[in-house]
Amino acid sequence: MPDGQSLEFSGVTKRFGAVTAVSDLSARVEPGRVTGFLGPNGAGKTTTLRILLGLVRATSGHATIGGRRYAELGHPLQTVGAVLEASSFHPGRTGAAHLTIYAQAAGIPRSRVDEVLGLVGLGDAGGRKVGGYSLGMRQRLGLAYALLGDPGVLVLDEPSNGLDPEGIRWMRGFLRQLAAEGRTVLVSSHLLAEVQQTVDALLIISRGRLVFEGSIDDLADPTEHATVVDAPDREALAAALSAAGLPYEVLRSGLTVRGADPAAVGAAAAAAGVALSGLQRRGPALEEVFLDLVNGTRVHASAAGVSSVDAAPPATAPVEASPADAAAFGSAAVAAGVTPAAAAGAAPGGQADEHRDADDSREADESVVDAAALDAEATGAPGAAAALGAAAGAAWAAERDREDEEPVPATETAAPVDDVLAEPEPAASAPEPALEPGPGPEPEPEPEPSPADAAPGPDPDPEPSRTDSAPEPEPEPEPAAASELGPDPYADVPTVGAPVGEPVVTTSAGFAVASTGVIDIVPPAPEPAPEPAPESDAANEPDPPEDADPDVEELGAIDDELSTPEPPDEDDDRPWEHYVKTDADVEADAFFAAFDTGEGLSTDDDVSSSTAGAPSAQRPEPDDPRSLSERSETKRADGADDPGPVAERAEEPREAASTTPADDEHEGGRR
Ligand SMILES: Nc1ncnc2c1ncn2[C@@H]1O[C@H](COP(=O)(O)OP(=O)(O)OP(=O)(O)O)[C@@H](O)[C@H]1O
Repeated sequence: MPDGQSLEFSGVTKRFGAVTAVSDLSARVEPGRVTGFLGPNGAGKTTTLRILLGLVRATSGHATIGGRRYAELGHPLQTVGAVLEASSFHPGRTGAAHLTIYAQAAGIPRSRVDEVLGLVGLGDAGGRKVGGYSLGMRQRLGLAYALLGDPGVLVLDEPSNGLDPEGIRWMRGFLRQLAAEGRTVLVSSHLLAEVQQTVDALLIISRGRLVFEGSIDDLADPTEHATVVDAPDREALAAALSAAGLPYEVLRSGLTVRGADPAAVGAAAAAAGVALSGLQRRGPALEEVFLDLVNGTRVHASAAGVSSVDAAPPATAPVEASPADAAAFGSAAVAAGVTPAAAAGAAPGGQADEHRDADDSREADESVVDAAALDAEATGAPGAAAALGAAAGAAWAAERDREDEEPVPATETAAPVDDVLAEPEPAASAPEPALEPGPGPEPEPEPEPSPADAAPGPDPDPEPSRTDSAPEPEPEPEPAAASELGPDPYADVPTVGAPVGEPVVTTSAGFAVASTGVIDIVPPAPEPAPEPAPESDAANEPDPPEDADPDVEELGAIDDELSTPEPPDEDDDRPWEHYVKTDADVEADAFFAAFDTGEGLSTDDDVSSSTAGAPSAQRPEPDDPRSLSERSETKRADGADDPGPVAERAEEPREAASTTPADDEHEGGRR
């Protein structure tokens, strides 16, 4: 069983121009538990995870996995499995083909592909093209990818998005099982209700700052509890509470008495001879606490450096009657001459109706049970629990405001393929014109590069709002050869898919397969596109690495598999050939074509010489120094149709490779 590792964030800050996405974040994530990483949209969750996974360089501070930064991991895919996007797959390829390529790149046996497909419930769908997958199936495929290396650490960004209630329940159980095996499981979400029943620990951030670290039990203020009580004769009950000096509010589910425990409330009812139909302790409304924290109207001690991360065991259903509560209820019920079961049938009094609407929103947190449910609890049945299924429809596509993109060095503008591949299918009725090869439009003159990121100064706006008026656009740097750029500012980004000591797979197109699910395509060299290799052309098949794992299929075998024509669609998904291809699809095709033909494949143990595309990353397109995605951006600027998410979602570059040693600035050269 793989060992879980502690994750540590130490003073992590990340600025994108004027936007501070993450601000001095320090936190720890322990193995053997599921940790929820919560925050509203734009809080900085994804950026934090990207920093952890070496996809984004922190402005200051660092994040480690088992004490090492991602770049220092010897076997990344076997250490950390991560899913940051749900749709990072090529629609024209099968789920199994994707995993096979990733497994190939990481030296993982092919047999593991079927294993993980089975683990995530895609055993029967692995042979289908991803274009025909539902969103939930893509989520599962992402999880399968994360599990490929059997890692001890799982980092999952909003894994429940797109899952139906059954899928959510499955995912919840699956994550808990992984944690029970000793793995570290970090799961981001913007919905507390979505993770409430799954997580043992919580990190909550707002505007890039940590506002809570601890367990769900720590989140709730124990002094904020209330008791919900009801009776067939509500008027009598209300009078009894008033007589006992217990102020109450009338809710749909009964009368709520804040700050009083069920024993006191039950005693007051018993003293007045009022028969009860329900008596329940209600925990604080966690959603309210969560919102208060992220809105800044509540401050928790853990955010001030008092860590309570070790505090509590897994949180269970938020509200359960304690034995004492049940006893109190019992005595009150007996005193009132009714049994819980009999009381359960009592209809709520008319008073409730006038409060029904105003009270609806509270119901989710109340978990009020009636006498029958209380009875069930006494026999061990679980109490009422918030339905995570309610979260199923709550996923929404976060539309990110990327106007403040920081300038991207010209040599690092290759579009992340996972973003490229995530591009939604264009409408068939509006086909995008094929991108003409050769020279593109003239690049617009660009101002001098901003030194802001290279030498971060004082934060001009430590807590910017996403709705702030757009700052002045950052100037684009001049295109420059790598040698002119000086020290690689992203030197701490790993040579993904090329851990030290493992074979490196490269293609002529130049790519890097990240163990984080990211494939970076580097624009191909200006040679003509390779002809499809004749099936019998053994010369085109690369030699397998000498020290290849005998259980790992040879490259040629994989090539054969991948070049075998896809079987006729088992489902109704459109044949790939009928897709209207966007620029992104063309890039993706070029990438995968290298696997089909085998021409682009080579193995190389020498990281420095292969570096997954570093040299070709600097090779210009003929007569156009920009990549396809850059040209797409220009196309949009020119008013062309449908630039696609390449332009919209171009983020900080995910570096294909670095030939320089990992940046040891923070770690003191542990390698
Ligand atoms: N490459 C980038 N360039 C400019 N700003 C960015 C970039 N990436 C993230 N940001 C900004 O950083 C902030 C945090 O974004 P991030 O994606 O980390 O938030 P999040 O918590 O994951 O949000 P969500 O829940 O919506 O996914 C946002 O204001 C976002 O606009």
